[in-house]
Amino acid sequence: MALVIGLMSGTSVDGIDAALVDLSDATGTLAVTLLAGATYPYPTELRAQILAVCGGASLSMADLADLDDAIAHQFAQAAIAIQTGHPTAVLIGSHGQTVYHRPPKPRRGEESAVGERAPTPYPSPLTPHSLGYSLQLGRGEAIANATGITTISNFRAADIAAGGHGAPLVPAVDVALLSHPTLNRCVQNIGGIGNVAYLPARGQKAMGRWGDGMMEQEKLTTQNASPLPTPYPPRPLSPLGWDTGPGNVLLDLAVQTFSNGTKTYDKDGNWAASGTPCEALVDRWLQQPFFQQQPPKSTGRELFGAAYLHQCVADAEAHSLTHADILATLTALTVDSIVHSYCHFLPQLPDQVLLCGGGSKNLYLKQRLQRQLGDIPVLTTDDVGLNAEFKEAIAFAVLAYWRQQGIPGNLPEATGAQNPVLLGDIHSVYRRGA
Ligand SMILES: Nc1ncnc2c1ncn2[C@@H]1O[C@H](COP(=O)(O)OP(=O)(O)OP(=O)(O)O)[C@@H](O)[C@H]1O
Ligand SMILES: CC(=O)N[C@H]1[C@@H]2OC[C@@H](O2)[C@@H](O)[C@@H]1O[C@H](C)C(=O)O
Repeated sequence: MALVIGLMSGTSVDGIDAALVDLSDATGTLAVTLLAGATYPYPTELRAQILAVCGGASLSMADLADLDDAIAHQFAQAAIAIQTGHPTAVLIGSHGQTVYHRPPKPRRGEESAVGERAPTPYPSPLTPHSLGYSLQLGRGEAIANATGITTISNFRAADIAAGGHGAPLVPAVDVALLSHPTLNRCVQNIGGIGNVAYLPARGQKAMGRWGDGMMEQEKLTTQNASPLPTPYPPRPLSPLGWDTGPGNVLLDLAVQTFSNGTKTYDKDGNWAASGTPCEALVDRWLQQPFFQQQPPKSTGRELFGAAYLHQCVADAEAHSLTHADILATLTALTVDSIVHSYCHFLPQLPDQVLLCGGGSKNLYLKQRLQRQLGDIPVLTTDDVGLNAEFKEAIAFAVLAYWRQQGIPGNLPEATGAQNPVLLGDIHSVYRRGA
């Protein structure tokens, strides 16, 4: 058993999620008990700075260094606070704060869209300029020093160096914690950005990785009497994952704009629920390249940010939509982009969808998702015993534990990396005489 802290701040930049967990794998099966979970909001000024940088504001090297350490300080404080009333943790896994994310460039001839075969994740030699880049601030050395606890950080870099997107990483942990013996599950995170982990039932034989030619046409029939179209193209029966597109990021930006800064998000989706979505606009937006692109794929505020929202609002105004209608339409984009990707990129539709992340509390969004998925039950990970609010923080505790044990943490089917790699840089703490 090991007490480990996971720290995460996501694309919503709403604060640092901290989870103190008890990890054990004595029986060869990973078991996680959440002892404490809390969100520590960023100071207003720091959050504004982070959002400005995410939005493309330029920064001097000196300011970058200050921002890095201001974030590290907040993460260290979160790690100290979450241990209150508990024994000291032995390890911290700190994701840090993403301020920039650039997916790898598809190599020539490897671009693919809906209906085409996805590129193999084992491509020919990589050229440096084709690699992705992802920057998380809040340096691990400073967190280790401030807490006195060995800290693992910079989780995305090794996967990116191996040709991957460096994201999404959590699906690997979902496989370990949420796979079901007989049910095919989708775990759908709806944070700032949405991402999915597809977990085939453990009883089904894994068929290998993307593009190895093993397709099972007969598996295409959905097990549910669902009105959804049959997914195409067929895929091997292995776990998968990808970013589905915007989660709450466009909604949050729109709410801030429409409320003149008095609101940061639409609680329970009530404002959106008072409007009507423009289905024609959603269908048009879904034709955009990101939604059509085959996995592996990742995205961030670089694509789905203020400029993107600006275009959406301009499109909506051309349809004379009210603010409430625009929020309803953006909610529909989030939901329909999720369903669209299941229909096109999964080997078969899931038997269950488990939601997590802040968007799982948006009742209006959840209702539409349930309607679009027909008789596929939409639950939350809470319903199966894994805290939906702190799941990402828990995942970084697990990834840190795996790194320390020398276990690769990435799922190449989800990130597109050439091979499994050890994720994260270890910052040990030297104790005199220890
Ligand atoms: N009660 C609620 N009703 C509606 N939306 C909510 C509610 N609670 C949280 N949210 C939404 O969830 C967002 C935060 O979600 P979360 O903390 O999962 O994002 P994140 O971890 O920053 O993002 P990512 O997973 O992309 O890294 C808020 O910005 C808000 O839009
Ligand atoms: C670069 C980056 O921080 N990506 C986040 C973001 O937020 C959701 C989605 O985009 C996901 O790919 C990823 O986070 C989660 C924790 C992941 O890696 O699984």
